[in-house]
Amino acid sequence: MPATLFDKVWDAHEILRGADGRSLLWIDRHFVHEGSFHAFDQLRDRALSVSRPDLTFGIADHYAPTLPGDRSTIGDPRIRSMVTQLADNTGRHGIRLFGLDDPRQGIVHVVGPEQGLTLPGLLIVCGDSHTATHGALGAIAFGIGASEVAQVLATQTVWQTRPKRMRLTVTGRLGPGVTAKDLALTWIARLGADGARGHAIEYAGEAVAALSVEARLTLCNLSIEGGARCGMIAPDAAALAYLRDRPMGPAGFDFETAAETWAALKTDDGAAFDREVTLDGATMAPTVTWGVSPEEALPIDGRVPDPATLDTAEAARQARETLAYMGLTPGQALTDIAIDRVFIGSCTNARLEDLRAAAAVLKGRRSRVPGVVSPGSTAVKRQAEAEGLDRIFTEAGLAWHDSGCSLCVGMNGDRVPAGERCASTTNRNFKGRQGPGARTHLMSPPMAAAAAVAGRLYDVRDLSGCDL
Ligand SMILES: CC(C)[C@H](C(=O)O)[C@@H](O)C(=O)O
Ligand code: SF4
Repeated sequence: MPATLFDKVWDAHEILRGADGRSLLWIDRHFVHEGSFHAFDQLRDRALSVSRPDLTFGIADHYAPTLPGDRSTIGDPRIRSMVTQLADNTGRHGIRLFGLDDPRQGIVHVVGPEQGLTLPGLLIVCGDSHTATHGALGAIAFGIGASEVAQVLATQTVWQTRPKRMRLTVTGRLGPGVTAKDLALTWIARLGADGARGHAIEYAGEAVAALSVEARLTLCNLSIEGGARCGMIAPDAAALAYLRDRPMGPAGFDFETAAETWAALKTDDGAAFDREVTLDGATMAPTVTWGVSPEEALPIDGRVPDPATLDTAEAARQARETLAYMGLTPGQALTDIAIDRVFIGSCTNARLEDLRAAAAVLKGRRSRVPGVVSPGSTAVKRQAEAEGLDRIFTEAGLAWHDSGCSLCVGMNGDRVPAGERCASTTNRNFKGRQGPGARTHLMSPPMAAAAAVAGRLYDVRDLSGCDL
């Protein structure tokens, strides 16, 4: 029977199916970050050991100080204890750690693919909702809760409900200045923040096939913001080229053998999906969020909604509340929204291509607002410096930081001050996400760079001399 990519990978990992229909799954890779301490505490309380330390990888990211020079002396004792707890827990159980001084350190969802730990056909979990990122290489990857992290640590398996299958086909080609981030914000705006709830998405179609692997990682990263359990893309020639010669991936004969099996990892003709959605990539535009959910996104030439024109009283009340939090007026043109700062970073949009795209816009220009650029990994940082991207950012007036989650979530102490407005390449614009009272507008790296130059939300396609 024809099968989907998702079914092939799921079935290969199903150890048994319970009476309630749930599956016990084998886990190939388990990433843990500082937030996994709850699970390690559970293990300690029950005197359990880690079943497969060799398949578990610790990475310091959420609490990693990113101000250069800050790593050796973390001033805040709470933050220091989060970082040392991860080192203690991984050390005690013989788990490899990419700690603050390791050249492989970075944000977990950047590091996995970069190091070659994320491979087609694997089942990957992490106690983190953006684990779907890894699906860009044809893996099933999803976030799990603290007690599930403990279960995986102890048994290398986890019980899961099988999601429904949804194919999101994007026809046509994205235009100049339109990126994977815009594609993601567009589909989430159309379908809603819970539009894909209960589903595993397979992204397909001409526009997806034309994306670079790094752009596919961005697209899959945002799957959860549309409610999906995970997102995946069948590995193709671009994926194989990306996977070759990764530091911790298969090499030589092993790679060639693996590549042969990866070739079968695609949805068979005639395989059934529970849901099919088709969008036209050619009609998509650079897109920004105006509200406090990723679904509250519009093309950059749009206007902030006017609550008075909404269908129901409840929708109007909610919109008024959102506009009040965001400090916006009904019907305001998006390009009239002045910003106070910019953040280029996060597991969504801080890979090398993202930094290159932002730098291409900022080259020879000045940012009107302060801002931070935090590379997705220490390896990305080194490579960006070798290419001179750091100088483009600093000459534009932005700060060049070390790698970590930083202003995406503010756990390491990096914050947007209350009431300030930030153009951000991250994936969540919830109230207070970048700091209490902070206002976040999500967008792509070139759009964030254009906003920095203009001092307001701006269509990067209107900036002269940009090679998009
Ligand atoms: C803190 C962490 C568990 C959280 C997540 O689950 O995604 C964070 O990474 C986020 O992006 O909100
Ligand atoms: S960069 Fe942001 S979204 Fe990604 S793992 Fe860190 S906090 Fe979560």
